[in-house]
Amino acid sequence: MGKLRLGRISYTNIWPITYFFDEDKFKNEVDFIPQVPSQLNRKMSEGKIDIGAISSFAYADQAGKYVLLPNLSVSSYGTVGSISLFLKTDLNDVANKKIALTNTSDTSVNLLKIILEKHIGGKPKYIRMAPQLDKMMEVADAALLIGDEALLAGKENERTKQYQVIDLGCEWLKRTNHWMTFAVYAVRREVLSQSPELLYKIYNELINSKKVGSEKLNLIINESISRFGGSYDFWNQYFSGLSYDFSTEQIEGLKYYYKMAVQIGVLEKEPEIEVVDFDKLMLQFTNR
Ligand SMILES: C=C(O[C@@H]1C=C(C(=O)O)C=C[C@H]1O)C(=O)O
Repeated sequence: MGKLRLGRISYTNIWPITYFFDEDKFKNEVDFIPQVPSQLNRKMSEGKIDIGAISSFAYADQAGKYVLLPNLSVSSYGTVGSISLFLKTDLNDVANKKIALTNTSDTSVNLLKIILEKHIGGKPKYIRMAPQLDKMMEVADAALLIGDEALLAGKENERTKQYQVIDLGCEWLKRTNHWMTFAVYAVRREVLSQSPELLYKIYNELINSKKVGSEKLNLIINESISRFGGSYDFWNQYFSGLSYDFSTEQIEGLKYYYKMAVQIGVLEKEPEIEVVDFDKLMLQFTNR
């Protein structure tokens, strides 16, 4: 087998997992592919990426093809800060109007559909667009942005107060009392048998990078300030509002999201949440 191809979300939200990942250690074995989530999802489904972060929706959509890596996700219990619906009027009103959806997301796009269609009973028209708030608002009554585009547009909107803003993590918590998992780490099933040792090495590096990331969050915050501006408190609050774990409560929230996604018809069937058991995998590997 050639090099493994590892996808990395090109948004700041993932830095607490990836910032201290030592790519040099893997330069002969791994190609790194930074992309927005929807591109990662597509490339993984086309077999052009083997492992990495994808939208949690994409895992369900490709049911059975991938297995999840333990203890890694991008999740929140309430406010996310970067999954934002900008609105010209209030939520109940736009629920039957026209909504522009960023073409970089798959999880949040369907989360918004669940909230609008299932919880509010609306039936809006959707249009998928590049994430440019001005252009989106020229043709729609509300616009969904995620990641850095949501952060930057949010910052600008703080100044202009042009639109109402709804944080979808907050809205989801209010309506369901659940956690929401936006991204998961997945691996194509065949990699488990083809490259178990390399997979384990990558996994350990990710877990180590996440540990150092939480210990040295100040360095990640400083890098965010120098790239995007904003205050230390702003970034500290942003990263502290995100959870990078994948335990019982995140999994429960995700299962509920999948259930709702099936109910509104955007997902065919609720997937089984299958997580790699590295102890078992390494035992099989050393025994063969
Ligand atoms: C928290 C975020 O979650 C992201 C949202 C995703 C989606 O909607 O498909 C995918 C990956 C996550 O990185 C964000 O983009 O700000």
